[in-house]
Amino acid sequence: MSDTSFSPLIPPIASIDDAAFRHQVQQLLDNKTKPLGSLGLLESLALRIACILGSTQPRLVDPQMVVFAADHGLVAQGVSAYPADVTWQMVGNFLAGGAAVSVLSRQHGVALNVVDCGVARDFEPQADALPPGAPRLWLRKIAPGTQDSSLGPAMTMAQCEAAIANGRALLQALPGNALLLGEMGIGNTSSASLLLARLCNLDVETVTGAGTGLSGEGVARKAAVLRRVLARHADVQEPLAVLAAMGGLEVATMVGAVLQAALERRVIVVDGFITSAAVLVASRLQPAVLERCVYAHRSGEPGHSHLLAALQAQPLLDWQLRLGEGSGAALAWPLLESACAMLRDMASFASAGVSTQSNA
Ligand SMILES: Cc1cc2ncn([C@H]3O[C@H](COP(=O)(O)O)[C@@H](O)[C@H]3O)c2cc1C
Ligand SMILES: O=C(O)c1cccnc1
Repeated sequence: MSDTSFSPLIPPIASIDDAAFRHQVQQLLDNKTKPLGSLGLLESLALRIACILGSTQPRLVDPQMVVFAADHGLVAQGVSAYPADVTWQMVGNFLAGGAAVSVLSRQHGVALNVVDCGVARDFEPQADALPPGAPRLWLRKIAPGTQDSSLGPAMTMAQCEAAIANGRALLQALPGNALLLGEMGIGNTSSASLLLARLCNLDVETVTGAGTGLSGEGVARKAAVLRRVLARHADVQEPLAVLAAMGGLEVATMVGAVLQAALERRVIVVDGFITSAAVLVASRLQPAVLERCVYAHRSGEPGHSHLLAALQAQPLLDWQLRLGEGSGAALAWPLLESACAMLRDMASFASAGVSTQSNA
């Protein structure tokens, strides 16, 4: 293989931090016709998006919601309130337009993509030509679900790498400059808790929650299972190996998508607990991915607050959402559009002839 055709699985991602550019955008914001800083976090959001897109006139185009779906062998240990078949059934619901993420994406003109990364049951391929705005199904199944991580690794390293490569290739095939992350996989709050506990060295009990709605007793049983999984993989510390041992096929595919989106300087809109866990893994592989992320909300799943703290993330909403799918990312989307419109279209004191005098 020649040097030019060599493409590493994990692409090097350079920092886009540029103090001079940041200063230039901050000056534009400060000169808008409003008291200094009075649009609060909308200004921080505009600054972040401007820096990601490298534009003082940022415009979000062709936003893509991608819902990564897969099943989890660990579900056999009773870690979810719902049966695994719900993963497959919900993918049908996403495509039929009836799920929360379907409704909210449609409302905001965000294209909906659903990826079978490893669902236990199969889907019929879609027709090549779809009606405008119809959700697209991508068949990228690595295996019909992971193995039970309480008994051995969830996936082989080869499967994990293939999933990452799928995520990267998928992003290369999608248009636009914004990626909204979503996921569906019964059992995947367990994977997210395991990744967080191991990569951030946190006690598993503090990062384990009810997921789809376990009782207090159910959560205690889930934490005991997760403790056994962590003990089973006690010597696994390196991020890719942790992902393969305790992650999910949808999480691994998402890691690839996040890396590729970051490489292309797309705005990455992170949803809840599981999507944040994928960003955590990606950031351990390439820390500069974090510069490209916007965090939609703080999930009601207790581990998410620990995860957001580890990522030094300030979420836009705190609405006790605990659904996943990408529902929080879709809900927060208009805030990103408002931030861009404000920076692009608001008049400056000079252009509007408004006095900058302040008696403070
Ligand atoms: C009907 C239904 C729709 C969902 N949409 C997202 N999730 C969410 O719940 C799952 C994770 O929770 P746990 O780890 O407890 O299984 C994921 O599929 C997640 O996206 C759903 C769950 C259900 C039951
Ligand atoms: O925060 C999330 O993403 C979440 C929480 C519970 C269940 N599914 C997803």
